[in-house]
Amino acid sequence: MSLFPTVAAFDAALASLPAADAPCRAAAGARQAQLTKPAGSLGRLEEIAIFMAGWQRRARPRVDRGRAVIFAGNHGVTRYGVSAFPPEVTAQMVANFARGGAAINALAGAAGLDLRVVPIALDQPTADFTVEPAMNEAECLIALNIGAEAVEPGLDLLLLGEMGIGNTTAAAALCQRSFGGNATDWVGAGTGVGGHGLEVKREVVELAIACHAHAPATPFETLRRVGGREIVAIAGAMLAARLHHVPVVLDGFICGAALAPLAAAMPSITDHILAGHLSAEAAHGRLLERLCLSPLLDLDMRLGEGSGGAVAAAVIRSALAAHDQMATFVDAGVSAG
Ligand SMILES: Cc1cc2ncn([C@H]3O[C@H](COP(=O)(O)O)[C@@H](O)[C@H]3O)c2cc1C
Ligand SMILES: O=C(O)c1cccnc1
Repeated sequence: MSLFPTVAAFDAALASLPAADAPCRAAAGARQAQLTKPAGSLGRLEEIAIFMAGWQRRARPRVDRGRAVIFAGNHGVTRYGVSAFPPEVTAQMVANFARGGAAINALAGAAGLDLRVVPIALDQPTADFTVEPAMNEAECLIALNIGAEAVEPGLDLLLLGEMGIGNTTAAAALCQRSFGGNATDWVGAGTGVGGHGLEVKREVVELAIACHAHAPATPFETLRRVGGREIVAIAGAMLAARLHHVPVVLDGFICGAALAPLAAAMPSITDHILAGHLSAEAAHGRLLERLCLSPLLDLDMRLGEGSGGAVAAAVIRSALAAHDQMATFVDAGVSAG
């Protein structure tokens, strides 16, 4: 039985989001106050430990079962030349992931995350969303459920990532439909388009917004009309993770854009989510502000695949190591301030 058999089931899940466990958060906060350091001196590492405690419902959270899931999909709008690379690269990179040769293989390994790659109908690019919805309702529901199925209850941490040539264009359209503004606010270089290519990309996004302007502004319709299969799967995985109390770390602009339609309708959807990093993609900072998320890292990365989130997962591990392994003032016989 799929988690989201109907659009109504998806809407209902978004409307009744579980909260973090308050006693576990309080216990983790109390422990942080007793560890041998000046209060607050581990900065965001302390917040991360408390965040993880609340979602894992454990005063001493851990990352024994950490998973990275990379969804891949193809995009009809690549016909306009919106990417610096051809659409074949999506499937070629999926093969590279399988051989272990991509950045995410190395970085997920370094962060101790189990890596799963989920290609979705790569031989069926989404429709050209400047003239019609990218997906029909059934296709969009299938992608949502593929995302949801990648999330097992009991995971300690879920990293979400994507591969899909052309998907920064879909991401920009999702942001604009969710948060307003114009294409200049949301369109960036992606894989490295500039000059005339960038103008074309902006025009494609403006055409998409105009084409769907009269459609209902619901999360499902926005995902279906201007999203892509891998992006919709990320949205489904984020919502499933929330239902299973699995904390999520996000990668860059595209992952954040998958969250945008959900957050525009239900801002508290971001409560179980950490933004792994600030991508060098121009609009990512603006998007994170709208999502009320503050990135853990800023390393000038703009790759995707989950790469920035994987580096952040290593930071999350550090936060939990300090939380779990440090002595308290009493145990160590250190005078408290
Ligand atoms: C070799 C290669 C590996 C990648 N890994 C992630 N992306 C990134 O680039 C794409 C988005 O940029 P655009 O919208 O400009 O196509 C996505 O696949 C994203 O994950 C890659 C792109 C390339 C070329
Ligand atoms: O921020 C990202 O995730 C990103 C930026 C450019 C290209 N691909 C991905």
